[in-house]
This record gives sequence, structure tokens and C-alpha cells, in this order.
Amino acid sequence: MIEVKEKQFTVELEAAVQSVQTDQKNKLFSYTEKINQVNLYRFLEKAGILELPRTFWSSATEAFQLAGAGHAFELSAEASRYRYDQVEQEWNALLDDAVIYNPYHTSGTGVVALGGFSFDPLKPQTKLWENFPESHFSIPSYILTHADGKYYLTINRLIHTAETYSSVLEELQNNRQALMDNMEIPLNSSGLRIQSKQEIAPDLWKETIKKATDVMKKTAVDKIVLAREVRLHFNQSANIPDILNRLVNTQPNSYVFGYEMGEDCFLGATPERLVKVKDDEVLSTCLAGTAPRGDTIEEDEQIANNLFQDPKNREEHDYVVQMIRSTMEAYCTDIMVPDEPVVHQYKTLQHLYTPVRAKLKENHRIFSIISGLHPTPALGGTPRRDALAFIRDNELLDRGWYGAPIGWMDSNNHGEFAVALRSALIQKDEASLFAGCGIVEDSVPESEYEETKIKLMPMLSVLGVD
Ligand SMILES: C=C(O[C@@H]1C=C(C(=O)O)C=C[C@H]1O)C(=O)O
Ligand SMILES: [Mg+2]
Repeated sequence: MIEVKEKQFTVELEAAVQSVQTDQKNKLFSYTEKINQVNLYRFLEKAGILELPRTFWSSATEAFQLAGAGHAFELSAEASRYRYDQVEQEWNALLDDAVIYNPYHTSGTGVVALGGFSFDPLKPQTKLWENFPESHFSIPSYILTHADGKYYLTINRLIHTAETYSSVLEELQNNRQALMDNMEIPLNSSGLRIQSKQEIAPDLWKETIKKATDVMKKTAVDKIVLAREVRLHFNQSANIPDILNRLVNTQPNSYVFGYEMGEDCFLGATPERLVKVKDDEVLSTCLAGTAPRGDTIEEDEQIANNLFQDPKNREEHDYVVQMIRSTMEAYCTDIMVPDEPVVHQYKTLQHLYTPVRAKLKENHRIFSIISGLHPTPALGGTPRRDALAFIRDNELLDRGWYGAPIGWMDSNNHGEFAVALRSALIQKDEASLFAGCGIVEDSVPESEYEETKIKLMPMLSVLGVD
């Protein structure tokens, strides 16, 4: 069986190299095969040893995970409001010439790009986020896809005109062996501990909230989301696969993502879907309005009822619903939005949640919807322009990729992006954690501060604090 597969691989690779030489044009070669069950975290650990940059995605709603190693190709765009178009054009140009062998029609196999954007291309970048450009996508060299209990390996390789078949084959076989052998060895569980925890300027953050509520009282601005940062120092370098594994195991109903750039890794477990596209089916989510969990079932229910009825939280939530509904009209038909939210429960908190379902209009793609939606009032505010200007001028934070779209797309135009919340930028033995709150006229700084604390808990708990 293995020999038949190997033969198929060599035949396809040889044909791809031939095609590159005939056309005198570099092309992406992509080869997908079904494999036995493997441990995705162990794969990532081995990728780390080979110093291949790692990417990871785990769905909140279905058995679907991607683990990537290496960059076969990178897409990125300059800081501009056309960054979505630019990335999409680069992606389409790559696909036009790609030589793809993929007998499976499973989403997330074959040519898959994982990546994301910064929150606000107009905010000057600081040193904190120097490894993360305004936009970056990777077509990983090696991708493991876990979909509905089945496992696939995709090998992607950009073949250059000067390369020979035998040298490319040798490289791919060696790397494949290094990544896929000894998969049964257990994951190196880290023993990570937090040595110091510094909240960045919490009092100034509360003053900024006061300033925002004053502005809202005097102007037509209704909502502004303000975030803050916590900086951690560990006893040792953080083990990325171990943290991702812990997030998947401890944060139900969340998208777990990881994106490594240089020696930094941005990762998190976010409850918020921005958009999912599969064929003409589009899903989005309105998520805003927060309360803690209760200690008993009764208390939990009581808190959920209060959240559902609380005017301040309903207001925060409704701005998001209105904006997502009206934005979707440009790209979709058959938009379905329930009249009222429901309360969704997560490990440490509860949110008001309204699902959105629609049909994609022809000639629209996931990137057009992202460009229309980001940032929703869940992360920006209402009206968007004014809220973003306030954040840009007053927030004491370089958000970088926090709060921005992060996700994946494949060559069948399937893809999903989440809003990068409940996240951390891991920098070897240090990390920055981010959490924000939707501020409305009635917001009380101290309560919003408490709300950020429960939003920080999931990340803190996997990084070594209970
Ligand atoms: C900004 C964050 O979350 C957003 C703010 C919420 C709120 O204020 O109720 C809830 C969910 C998200 O829309 C965050 O987690 O950092
Ligand atoms: Mg809130």
C-alpha cells in the first residue's frame, strides 16, 4: 500500500517538475494523501525541532483541525485599505499555476492558506509586534488535516525552474520522514510557570473608559471597544504545541489558533466566528455582552437570565447585530438573523450570542465579506470611523493581530475566520495577553475592569495560573 502511494507521489512530482521546466515558470506543487491517525501536537513539536514555522487551527463547532509546518509560499500585502484585495490577488495568481493532486474533496486539504491581519493598518506598529506584518498568510509546506475523524497529509512545495526532480524528491522525503516518524512519543509537557505578571497601566485604562463614556454622552458615538495588556514572564520558554493542546482540551466552543512568525507565536482560544464560507453557505456570529459563570447550576442560570435581560449588555450586543446584518446585505442574500440573542456558556464566562446565516452572492468571496465586516462593533465600535479614531488616539496598546481576523481558506473557496480574542503573543519566556470590553454610555470603569479579568482567565490558566 505504502509503495503504491509512494509511486503515485513520485509520478505526480515528476510531472510537476516537467511542467515547470516546459513553461519556464515557478509553480506550486501540492499533493494530498490519506494517513492513519496522528497526534497533531506531536507533529508541531517535531516541526519546532526542524525550525519550521508552525500554524494551527481548531474549529469551535466541528471536528476540524489543521496543523502546518514551514512556509511553501507566503502571501502578504502592504499596510493599506486594499490589503484584502492584494492578498486575494496573490492567492489567485498562485492557484492559477498550481499543480494539484488531491483526490479528496475534504475542506482544508490541498492548497490551504492560514493567516491573518493586524487590527488597524493605520495605527503605527510598535516593537512588540515587529515580527507580525499588516497581513501574512502561509501555505504550509506540510499540512495535517483532521476532519471528521479522518486524517490527511498535504505536501506543498514551490518548484523553481532551476530545480531538478531528484533534489526536490530527496528534500521532501527527508522532511516527511523527520516530521512523521516516531509520532507515538508523548508530547513534552512543559512545567511552565509564571514568574511575574504585570498589568499594563490598569488605572490609565480605567481613565480612558471614563473619557470614552464622556465622549459618548456628548456626541453621536454609541460604542467604543477598549483593550488592555498584561505582560508575563515565565520560568522557561513556552512550549507552543503544549499550550495549543491545553487550549483545545480546556476551552470548549472556541476556535483555537496559533501562528508563528520568527521566534514569536500569536495564539488563543476565541469564541467569536467572524465568517465561515462553504460553497454558497455563509455563517457569521454576533458576540458581545459578558457575564461570569456561577458556582452552582442555579447561580449560573440566574447570571444567564440577568445577562439576557440587562439593558447595558443588550445594547452592546445590538450594535453588533445591526452592523453585521446590514454589512452582509452587500455580499449575501437570504440573510437570517434571530430577533433575540441566546446566552452561550464558555469555561469562565457567558456571552450574548446571535448566529447569522446567509447565502453568498455570486462573484463574492470570503475576503470581500471580511473586508466589509472587520472590525465589527464587537471590537471597534459604533459608528466605526469615530470609534476607531478614538481607539487609535487613546488606547494605550498596540493591538497588532489581537482583535483582527485570523483563519484559513482553501483552493475550493472554503474557509473560516475568527476574531483573534482571548489571545497571547508568546515571545519565548515572555508573553503579552490582551482583553477588551465594549464600552457604552452606561459603562462603569471598575466593572469593565472586572470583565477583562474573566476574559484573561482562559489564557492565564493554560500558561500556569489557576
Ligand atoms: C474585546 C473582547 O471581547 C469582545 C467584547 C465583549 C464584551 O464587552 O462583552 C464580548 C465579546 C467580544 O465581542 C475580548 O475578549 O478581548
Ligand atoms: Mg462587555
